[in-house]
Amino acid sequence: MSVTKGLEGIVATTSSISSIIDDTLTYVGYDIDDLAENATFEEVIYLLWHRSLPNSGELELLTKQLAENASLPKEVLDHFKMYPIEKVHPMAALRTAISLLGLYDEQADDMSEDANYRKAIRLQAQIPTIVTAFARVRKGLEPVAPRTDLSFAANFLYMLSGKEPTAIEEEAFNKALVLHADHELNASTFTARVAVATLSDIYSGLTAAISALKGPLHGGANEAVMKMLTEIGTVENADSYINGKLENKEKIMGFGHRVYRNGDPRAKHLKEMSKKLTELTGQSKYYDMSVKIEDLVTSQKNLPPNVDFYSASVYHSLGIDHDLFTPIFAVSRTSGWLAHILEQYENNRLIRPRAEYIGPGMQKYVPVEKR
Ligand SMILES: CC(=O)SCCNC(=O)CCNC(=O)[C@H](O)C(C)(C)COP(=O)(O)OP(=O)(O)OC[C@H]1O[C@@H](n2cnc3c(N)ncnc32)[C@H](O)[C@@H]1OP(=O)(O)O
Ligand SMILES: O=C([O-])CC(=O)C(=O)O
Repeated sequence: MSVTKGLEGIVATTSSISSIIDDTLTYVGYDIDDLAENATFEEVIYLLWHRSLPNSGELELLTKQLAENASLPKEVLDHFKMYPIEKVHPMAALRTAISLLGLYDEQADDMSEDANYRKAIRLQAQIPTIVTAFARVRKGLEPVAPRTDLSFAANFLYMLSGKEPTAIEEEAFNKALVLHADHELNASTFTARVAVATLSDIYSGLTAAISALKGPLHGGANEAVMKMLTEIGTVENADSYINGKLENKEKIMGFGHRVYRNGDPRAKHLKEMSKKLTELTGQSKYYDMSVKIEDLVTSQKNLPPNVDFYSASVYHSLGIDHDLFTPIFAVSRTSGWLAHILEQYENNRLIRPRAEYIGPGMQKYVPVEKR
């Protein structure tokens, strides 16, 4: 047996959802640069789930279905109040809430294609409500009910703050959602596919995916980037902070990637937004610090920033609490997870690799009193 640590380079499935070839990311053949500039997140959800862009009727129907399904069962909202709410990380709360939602869905174990599609709509619609309601309840605020007349992006920001976002805030958030929606067989998507390849239900797949996204080597990196920016504090401090970390062989969050070698194509869009939004909100120091860090890490380690690096200053300048950055990633990636879960069900085979055993050789059982 030969072992490929971290499954690097192993092709584990075929998929028609997204691809990364020669550092170019496409969703169903559409370049991410094209989608980031032009598409709404609702269009991207449809694209990932149906493998074609919607016509206006199809888009209208999906938008309506998402709006109509955004409310949560009262039991899920009440449950938040039972958590040790000041201490709970919102990703842990989200992981639990998605699992809990499954308990209130009578179709949770209905594996028909129609029922699974209806569940996908419900989950995509409800996840922003969960994240924003939790964010408010923990501050002693009432959740804000979703509105049917706002876009997915605007509705999220509205439910979070209680205020309608400005056009530029909505545009930036929509772009961030589009950029995070899918990414081939990343760790959380692979996790979702492994879970549902046992023919377990969608809620189990999504709960597993959220668990995998939470870690700082994956989605959790965006919050870790913000922690680093906060610790550095000023552009002048960046040199010594970064050099100190690199000398200690510590990783710089938001840099490096398993698949991209010459840079993550999503990062430039987030960098541009970070510049615009930090200037607009009088917080340019976060952009300037980020650029300085990028210069240091690329020149010394030849590691370009990934999607998580500039998304941190983008979300910060939208006034979002730092521990909500990874849940926001999950809100967007749910569209990709669900596409992959449905694709896995369509052409399923149990996912079960092997391990090379490196433990002791054959041993003989010895009764406890003789050990
Ligand atoms: C949405 C996303 O998930 S994007 C990724 C988000 N994660 C991060 O930003 C965390 C920081 N980055 C990393 O930890 C890694 O680059 C990963 C996890 C993204 C990719 O990891 P891998 O492909 O397994 O690379 P691995 O961790 O083995 O690193 C290879 C080498 O590059 C170095 N390296 C990789 N990333 C970094 C980094 N961010 N800072 C400093 N050095 C790094 C490693 O120390 C290692 O060096 P060595 O060969 O001298 O030991
Ligand atoms: O693909 C990966 O390994 C991680 C990543 O960038 C993502 O999930 O967006």
